Amino acid sequence: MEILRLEAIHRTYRQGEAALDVLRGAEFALMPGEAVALVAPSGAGKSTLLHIAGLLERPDAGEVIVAGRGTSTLSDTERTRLRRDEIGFVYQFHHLLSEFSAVENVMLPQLIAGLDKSEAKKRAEQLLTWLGLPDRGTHRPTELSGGEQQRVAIARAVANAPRILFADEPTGNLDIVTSEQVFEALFKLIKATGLAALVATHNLELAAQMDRRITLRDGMIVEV
Ligand SMILES: Nc1ncnc2c1ncn2[C@@H]1O[C@H](COP(=O)(O)OP(=O)(O)OP(=O)(O)O)[C@@H](O)[C@H]1O
Repeated sequence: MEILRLEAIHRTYRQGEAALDVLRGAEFALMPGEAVALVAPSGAGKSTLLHIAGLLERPDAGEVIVAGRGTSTLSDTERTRLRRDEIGFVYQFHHLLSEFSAVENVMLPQLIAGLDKSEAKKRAEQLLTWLGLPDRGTHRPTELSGGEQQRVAIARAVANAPRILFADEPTGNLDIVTSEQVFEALFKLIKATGLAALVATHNLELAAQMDRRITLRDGMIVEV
């Protein structure tokens, strides 16, 4: 069964008299273990879609179903809890906390979720090893390369074992070789854990390596 389903999602931005219909009945389903690329021109609504699918924003109409659960009737608190349990986010910029080491950055969401400190540390070290950073755990973000920072950000995003990962231009800030390394690490993680990922990217070569590619056309999602 799919881990994420979008049904007839509508989203309109209004500014004074003007109305911009960014999403007009978008439909989509994501299966566990699937890596899907979202490739669309700037302004097509990729970030809007990820924020709605990731329960950060509500659509004007339509339903986001996460792990079989409809979310439109949930309270903000319930949506936050579901997001915390099931969803991870990676952005173009890593947003790691500079005063903490890589391991500590990956431990933090686990500690917030109530995990025991030694358990959180064990998991953080395991994730960093999976992502190819076995010897960078004690480094602070400024002591890591751009690609290493993004891999730590991915480890942090999946620290609480979410079943869905959303990434918005995760390699937008990196050179080609580094982008490939980050993607390789991400793929490995997806295949090892059964995580489902929806990744917005302008990088067509990386998109070509993913299981499926979708785009936004006139506010609808279409397979390419
Ligand atoms: N809060 C907002 N208020 C008004 N308009 C908005 C708002 N957020 C986004 N938009 C507009 O909606 C459209 C879609 O924006 P969105 O950020 O989703 O596009 P995108 O595909 O992610 O673009 P990019 O690739 O440049 O990041 C754009 O035209 C944008 O200007």
